[in-house]
This record gives sequence, structure tokens and C-alpha cells, in this order.
Amino acid sequence: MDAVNKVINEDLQKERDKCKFNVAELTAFLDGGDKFTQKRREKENRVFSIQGLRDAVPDEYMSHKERYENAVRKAVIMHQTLGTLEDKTLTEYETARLALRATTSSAIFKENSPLMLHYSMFANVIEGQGDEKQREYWLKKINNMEIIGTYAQTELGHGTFIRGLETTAEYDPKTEEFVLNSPKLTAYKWWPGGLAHTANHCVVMAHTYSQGKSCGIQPFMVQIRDLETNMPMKGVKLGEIGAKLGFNTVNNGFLGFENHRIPRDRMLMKNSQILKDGTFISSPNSKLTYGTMVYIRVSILGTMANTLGRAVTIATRYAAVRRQSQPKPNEPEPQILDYVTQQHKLFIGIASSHAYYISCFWLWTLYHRVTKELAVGNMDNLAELHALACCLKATTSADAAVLVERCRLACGGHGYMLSSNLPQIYANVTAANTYEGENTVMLLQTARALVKAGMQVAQGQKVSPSMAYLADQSKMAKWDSSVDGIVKGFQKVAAGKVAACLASLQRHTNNGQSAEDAWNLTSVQLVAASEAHARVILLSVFKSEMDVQTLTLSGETRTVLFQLVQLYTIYWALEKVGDLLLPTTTTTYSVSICDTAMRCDGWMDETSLFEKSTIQTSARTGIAGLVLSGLVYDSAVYPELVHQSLTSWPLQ
Ligand SMILES: CCCCCCCC/C=C\CCCCCCCCCCCCCC(=O)SCCNC(=O)CCNC(=O)[C@H](O)C(C)(C)COP(=O)(O)OP(=O)(O)OC[C@H]1O[C@@H](n2cnc3c(N)ncnc32)[C@H](O)[C@@H]1OP(=O)(O)O
Ligand SMILES: Cc1cc2nc3c(=O)[nH]c(=O)nc-3n(C[C@H](O)[C@H](O)[C@H](O)COP(=O)(O)OP(=O)(O)OC[C@H]3O[C@@H](n4cnc5c(N)ncnc54)[C@H](O)[C@@H]3O)c2cc1C
Repeated sequence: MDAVNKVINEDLQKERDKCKFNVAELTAFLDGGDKFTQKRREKENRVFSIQGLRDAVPDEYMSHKERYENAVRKAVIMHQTLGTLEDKTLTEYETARLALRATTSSAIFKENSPLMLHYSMFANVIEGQGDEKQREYWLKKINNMEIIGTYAQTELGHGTFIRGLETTAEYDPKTEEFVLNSPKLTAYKWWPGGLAHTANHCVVMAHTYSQGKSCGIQPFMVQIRDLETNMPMKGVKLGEIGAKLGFNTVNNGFLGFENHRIPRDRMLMKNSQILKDGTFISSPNSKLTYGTMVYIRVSILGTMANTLGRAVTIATRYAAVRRQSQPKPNEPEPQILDYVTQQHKLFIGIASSHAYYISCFWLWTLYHRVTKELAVGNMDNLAELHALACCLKATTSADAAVLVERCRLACGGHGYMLSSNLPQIYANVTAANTYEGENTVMLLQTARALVKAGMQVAQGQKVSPSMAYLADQSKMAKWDSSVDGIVKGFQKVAAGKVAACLASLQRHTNNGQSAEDAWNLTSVQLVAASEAHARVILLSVFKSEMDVQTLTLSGETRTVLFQLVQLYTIYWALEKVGDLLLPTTTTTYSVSICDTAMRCDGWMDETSLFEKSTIQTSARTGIAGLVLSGLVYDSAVYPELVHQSLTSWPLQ
């Protein structure tokens, strides 16, 4: 196989040779520096050199049980391998960035690892919710795999509505224990990854009672299986939830309790505590219990960047090697990448993947700032972080799912083959629309913050930095078809939509509706306002972070990166052209969009935008180079490409 792999498809090679910028420079930029590119490759080379991590038979030919067992086998090897490569000298940011970029596990598990939840939510919830003693005790066990865990929050009856969870934890001061129960079938935990057979511990979110009073939803560390036999503990019922669209090796399970007793110190007590006598000391902010979800929502932006990057790499490589049709008589069939329609399908995926990386790095920095503030009791910026994480998680996962599906379609019939890996990538990415907060619900969370901000603006009060643009709209700043001009246009759209929501809420309450009913009646507009706000953030952060972060890069690399920014901005301007030109109705503080559109230089002349979109064609060589830059990789690309690209990985 290795000998065959050395032959690179001529067309693919031709595309690589056309690249006009320094691929190594761009790769290092995304990795966070040469040193990290080197570390990433070390990790990838090590993992990909292990024969035991290759599947003898394609996953899809195995039974459900065989697939799981194969995934467990590989997860053990992965853990042992990655453990030897751990670098304790790195900062937290560097470690996270390396973990994000060196996603070797996506190449090893098509449908993810059964230890996925152990590494992500389980470890983080102990970090964020455990007191010092608990962190010290449990994190050691988690890191060296003495215990395997998951995060059990969702129940059969409730996923979104956390306050509606029905699992109970009742404190018994006589024995200094909590008694866990699932009073009904709907109280059964349903979904947690690894719960079915893999995990022996989990963090359970349960409605807590002490001294006969509700103490809200609290997290508990619970041993669910015997460490020797792996059989369920007394009073614990466990099982598999069944086959799914994807995630079939994640081992999602169910969990019920029948008078299962755990010691008092198993409640994670960083934020709220229950003392020995049953006295409840409440958290300074009940939302601190939801911190792990914020962390994962931030990480999802990075996961979407990686996952979309993989799909668009497969599809662009395919477009380079696939030839079809004969537009000019007597000439060879062109590469399908030469068709502008094909470029239109693919290049936005490349631009979006970069936009998500940049937004993730930016949001991650904010997340860490806010986490530090929370540690000293400052909650001022928690609401803003939550609002940003919600709408960006929702918008990037929704867009990524559309774009991955477009990549699949762009590969014609071959994209329908499981061997393309595109169907499995789609199944992974569409799951992110649901997990960690269903997308509509997430957008409505951000809408709450936008409505509050709109009201504050109307009262002349200051609002959080990411929503400050809502206050600037009255200045009627001109906007145009430059990148900054389009960002301004989107700010006006978002401000207009927020104002329209405020007007609608007001109208419904004036008509005698309750605040809740007025909210529900306005919710379609609220979701749209929230999405528009997310677009403002994605577009403006992509542009402003690129302005700052690329200063030390060469002109050629900067050029291609700014082409991506321009493409991303123009693409969304065209997608939302109706919004940009739509007249808004009554507003308290905002502008009439139509009016603004008429005044703005050249805005009504849509052709200028369409002309700009030809950047896609002019940037073709550069962008094709980007894809070939070793940015992303995949384990299950087309047979021919497997030969060409996998073994030549890393490509530079
Ligand atoms: C440096 C580079 C970057 C690095 C990137 C990191 C990479 C690291 C590498 C690897 C790490 C691994 C990463 C892997 C990622 C992907 C893996 C995922 C695997 C799959 C896992 C899936 C797991 C799950 O799904 S777990 C279950 C998740 N469940 C949910 O999300 C439930 C959703 N529901 C809710 O969150 C809430 O209930 C709500 C938001 C719907 C609100 O409910 P409510 O209406 O009942 O309101 P409340 O009364 O609860 O709230 C009132 C008030 O509080 C505000 N609020 C709500 N939530 C929060 C919060 N979290 N924080 C702050 N504030 C919050 C709410 O807005 C209200 O505010 P008001 O002021 O308006 O009253
Ligand atoms: C692949 C995958 C992995 C998962 N892993 C885990 C895990 O490890 N641990 C865990 O605890 N959970 C996990 N989950 C569960 C996941 O977090 C929930 O499915 C998710 O939070 C959505 O909740 P739900 O399923 O109850 O959907 P619902 O909330 O019932 O949503 C159904 C519909 O109702 C709408 N809706 C609900 N509430 C509102 C509202 N207030 N306003 C407007 N519309 C509303 C939604 O928009 C949606 O259209 C996982 C899920 C998936 C798909």
C-alpha cells in the first residue's frame, strides 16, 4: 500500500504547485506557531503510525457490538499513546489549542470515542464544580483513568428545561448521605455518552432536597458500576439507548436510581453546599452550576471549524481530481473545480472553517477572562459570555451542517458512499445542532439578552461590549460594500430586528397578553434577531482578529486570508440581501433599514456585490492551496485519495 501511496494524482499535484503563498506559514498561524505545528505533527505521526489503530474491516460492516468493542480497543491505545506525548510545560491556552488542532481522534473514530464524555464534560465538571478537596481527589483518578466517567444531565422527559429534571437527591442527615431516586420513567437519564457500558462513574444533575426544602439542581459524583465486575451498583439501572443517526460508538446510555445512597461529600460543593446537619448554603449565582455547558459551547465552535474543515478538504481534493463534461469541443474534460458553481459550493466552507477557528480562539479568551473573574466573585460578564456562547454555538453548528451536506452533494454519487466519510461527518455535525442546548433554545437565550440590551439602549444605559452597536444605530453611520461597510449593514439589520421584537413584545402586552405569551408570539422574530446578532459577531470578529493577528505574516499569506474574510462577508451579504434591504417598521431607537439602504453608497446597486463575489474565481489558486495546506485530514477519504493524501500526511 505504501508504494502505491507515493503516486500523487497529477491534477492534485498541479493544484498544490499553483499555491501562491507559504503553506508552512499559514499552517503555523492556525496552530499558534511553528513550535505547535511541530508538536501537532509529532502527535499525529505517532498516532497514525500505530497499526492497531487501523480498522481491519470498515466500521459499517461490523455489528453494533463489534463497533463498540473496536472503538473501546482503539480508545485504550489512544489514551496510552497520547499520555506519553503530554507536555506539562504548556499553558492552559496552548494545551487547549493543541487539543483542538491535533484532532487525531477524528481520524481514528468515524463516530467518536466512547471516552468522549470522559475527556470533555466529566473532567471539566469536576474542575468547575468541585471544591478544592474534591478536585484534588477526583481529577487524579480521572486523568490516570482509574475511573471512567460521563455527564448525566438529560432525562427521557427533559433535556432543555433543566429546572424540570426529575431525578431526586434527598439528604439524610442521620447517615450523612444523599438518596438518589428516579421516581418515574421520564426521570431516567437518557443520552449520556459512555453510560451504556463504558463509564463506572458519572456526574448526575439532580433536583436536591434537604430539610424538606428544594435546594435546586445540583451535581453529584456517583459510582454507577463495580470497578472489578463492571456490573451496576445496588440501586442503579443501566443500559443502552439504541442505534442513532451517528455517535454509534459513543455508547450513549440510560440510568435510573432506586434508593441509591451516596456519601454527603459526593455532592460537588464548589458553588453550593449542604452541611452535615442539612443546612443548605446556596451558590452566589445559581447559573454557576451550568458552567460546564458554557465551556463545551465554546469548544463546539472549534469542533465545527475542524469538522467542516475535514469535509471541505475531502470535497475540494475530490473536485481537483474529478473530471466531468466537455464544455469546449475537442478539449479534455475539465476538473470539476474549474466550474464556478463548484467553487461557490466549496470555498465558503473553507472560509467558514477559518472564521470558526478565529471566533473560537476569541471566545475562548473571553471564557478564560470571565472564569478568572468568577473565581474572585465577579459575575459582571457572565451574562455576556453566556449570550455569546449560545448564539455562536447555534449559528456555527447550523451553518456547518448545511455546508457539510453541500460538500457531500458536491461529490456527486461518491459523496453518498460511506467510504467518502461525508455521511458520517454530517451525522456528527448535525448532532451539534441538538446537544449542549438545542439551537432554537440557544438562540432564544441570546434573544433574552438582546431584548434587555434594547431596553437599556432606549433608556440611555450602557450595554455589554458585544451589543454596544445597538446604541450606535441612531447615528445613521453610512455603510457600503466594503467588509467593514457590510459589517455595519449587518449591525443595522440586527438592531432593526431587535427593535422590531421590542415593538412586537410591547404590542402583544398592550393587547393584554402575558409577558410569556408575548414572548412566544414574538419568538420567530426573536430567533431571527439572535441569528442576526451572531452574524454581526462572526463577521466582525473574523475581520478584526485577522487585522490584528496577521500583522507579522507575509503579504501573500495575508492576502489569501483576507480573501477568505472578504468571501465570507460577501457570501453572507448575498445570503441575507433581503434582510439588508428590508424596510423595518416601528422602532424606538433604531433606523429604517430601507431608508438607510437608499442613502448608503452603492448599496442598492447589488451588482457591485455580485462583482465582488468573483473574488471566488480570482482567489481559486490560493484557496485551493489552503485546502492542501495540511489544515485538516481525514481517515476515510476516497480510495484513490487515501493513497495520495493520507500517507503523505502531514502534507507539508
Ligand atoms: C484556544 C483555542 C480554543 C480551544 C477550544 C477548546 C478545545 C478543547 C479541546 C477539546 C475539548 C473537548 C471539546 C469537545 C466538544 C464537543 C464534545 C461534545 C460531545 C457531546 C456532548 C453533549 C453533552 C450534552 O448535551 S450535556 C446536556 C446539555 N444540556 C443543555 O445544554 C440544556 C440546555 N438548557 C439550558 O442550558 C438552560 O436550562 C436554558 C439555557 C435553556 C435556560 O433555562 P431556563 O429558561 O429554565 O432559565 P433558567 O431559569 O435556568 O435561567 C435564568 C437566567 O439564567 C441565565 N442562564 C441560563 N443558563 C446560563 C448559563 N449557562 N450561564 C449563565 N447564565 C445562564 C438565563 O439566560 C436567564 O437569564 P436572565 O437574565 O434572562 O433571567
Ligand atoms: C448526540 C447526542 C449526544 C448527547 N450527549 C449527552 C450527554 O452526554 N449528556 C447529557 O446529559 N445529554 C446529552 N445529550 C442530550 C442533549 O443535551 C439534549 O438532547 C438537548 O439538550 C435537547 O434536549 P431535548 O432532547 O429534550 O429536546 P427538546 O427540548 O425536547 O427539543 C425538542 C423541540 O422543542 C423545542 N423547544 C424546547 N423547549 C423550547 C422552548 N423553551 N422554546 C422554544 N422551543 C423549545 C426545541 O427547539 C426543539 O425544536 C445528547 C444528545 C445528542 C443528540
